[in-house]
Amino acid sequence: MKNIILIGFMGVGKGSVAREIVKLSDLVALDTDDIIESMENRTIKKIFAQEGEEYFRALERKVALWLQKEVKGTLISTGGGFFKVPNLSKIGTVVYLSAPFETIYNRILAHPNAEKKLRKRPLFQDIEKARKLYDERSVLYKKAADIVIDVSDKDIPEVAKEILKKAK
Ligand SMILES: Nc1ncnc2c1ncn2[C@@H]1O[C@H](COP(=O)(O)OP(=O)(O)OP(=O)(O)O)[C@@H](O)[C@H]1O
Ligand SMILES: O=C(O)C1=C[C@@H](O)[C@@H](O)[C@H](O)C1
Repeated sequence: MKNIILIGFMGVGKGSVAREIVKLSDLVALDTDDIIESMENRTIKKIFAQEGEEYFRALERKVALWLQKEVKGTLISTGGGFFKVPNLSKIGTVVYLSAPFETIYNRILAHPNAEKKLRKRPLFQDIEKARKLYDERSVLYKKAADIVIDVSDKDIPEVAKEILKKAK
């Protein structure tokens, strides 16, 4: 079976939806940010601060090649910039979770640990820069996707069920 790979902006719900899909199905999930943190034994925040963004992007490309070669039948959630790896479409069916910037930002703020959640995302430190990145990427996410799911008016179980229906 093909992998299902979730792409989308930081905080759109890739991790939450992946955990729900695991509950509802026999799929096992991997997350590219988690793989990189465990490979490096340090947080993404530290990797960005100590090595810079390009070093992190090279790790994403390395993980992408490994996923293509070694991983089958798995639900893969990704970091917000992972969709730029050259072999994305060869990893599996690409599902883009889409929502307006304000919806994403408000959902993060609504989380009890909002400040911590924002702090660990180096590219979400300045809201205007994050908004610009969102605007630049929205069209690119769409182009990279096999399936687009608008998550703005759906709860997490609804999104998970829709993905299982459309991508499995
Ligand atoms: N469909 C939804 N409805 C309401 N809240 C949601 C929905 N999806 C996610 N959330 C909430 O939005 C916040 C961000 O979700 P999550 O951490 O899963 O995003 P993410 O895409 O994995 O982010 P990142 O890739 O930056 O780690 C969480 O507080 C989560 O509970
Ligand atoms: O949108 C991005 O480019 C990023 C999102 C996070 O998930 C991490 O992968 C990292 O902070 C970069």
